[in-house]
Amino acid sequence: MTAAETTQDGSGLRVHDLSWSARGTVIVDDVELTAPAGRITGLIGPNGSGKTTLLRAVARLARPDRGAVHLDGSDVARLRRRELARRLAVVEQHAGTDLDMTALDVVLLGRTPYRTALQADSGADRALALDALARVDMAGFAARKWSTLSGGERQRVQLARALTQQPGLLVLDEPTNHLDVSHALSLLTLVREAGLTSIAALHDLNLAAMFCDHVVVLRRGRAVAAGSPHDVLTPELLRDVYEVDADVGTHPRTGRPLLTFHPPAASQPPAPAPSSQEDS
Ligand SMILES: Nc1ncnc2c1ncn2[C@@H]1O[C@H](COP(=O)(O)OP(=O)(O)OP(=O)(O)O)[C@@H](O)[C@H]1O
Repeated sequence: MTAAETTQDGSGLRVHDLSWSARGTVIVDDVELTAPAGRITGLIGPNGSGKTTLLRAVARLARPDRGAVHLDGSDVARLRRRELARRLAVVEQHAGTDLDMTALDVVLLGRTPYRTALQADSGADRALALDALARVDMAGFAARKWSTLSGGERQRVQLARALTQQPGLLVLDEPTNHLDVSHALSLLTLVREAGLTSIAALHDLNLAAMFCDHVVVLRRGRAVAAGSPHDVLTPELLRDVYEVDADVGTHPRTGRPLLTFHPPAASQPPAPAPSSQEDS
């Protein structure tokens, strides 16, 4: 099933002709994309291609010059703040670091759209937050000060906060950039299992191949390709967009594309010397 087919009923995320510019320079240029409901869409592209800016415009953190964003049929620009916060959660690349809050307090921020300013967190809110902390493998960190957490721990707490928000759409900007391989795999598995409509900017193309159902490629602010990982992650596209040579095989267990990159010929590292029993 293609992305267009899954969103014909208006479900999922649809971005129409979205543009954003800064001081006369166009950063996001007439982007049209769909993110199918309940699936992970990967947003890929070289540094500076506009991924963060596009995600910020989708989440209404940046006001586009023109264009529209529809989530499950609703125009995001017309939603009230509280309604938006119930329907859309964002995990940004650089979350604030000077908060004098515990990890649990940060996760409980996800419940803010569901209570009034004077209402305290309920037992149910705390249970949801503690469960989310456990799901991101941070159960033992509930009482830890946010400022003492490592980059990867913060990233996982931010995902727990986003899940506690119980949104329809999860917007993730480089969610794995601080994570070791094990936590990167488990975080994206968790996002997949959450079954939410998700859009994630990813630099690791093998993670995109492994976890995304739909991939959109940005280059200089324009969406230049979109489709399944098999359709999009071809040696030709990688050469064209990233200027790298790569072999694309098939992962023996997942059947997903498996990318192997080649350094430029001039900078090929020497092959490691074979180890010899006689040396020891
Ligand atoms: N407020 C701004 N004023 C001027 N230029 C900006 C502004 N915000 C972003 N840019 C520029 O827009 C381009 C796209 O930035 P953006 O952060 O969206 O790219 P990205 O694809 O997320 O990059 P990366 O992969 O390096 O994180 C960059 O060249 C950046 O310098």
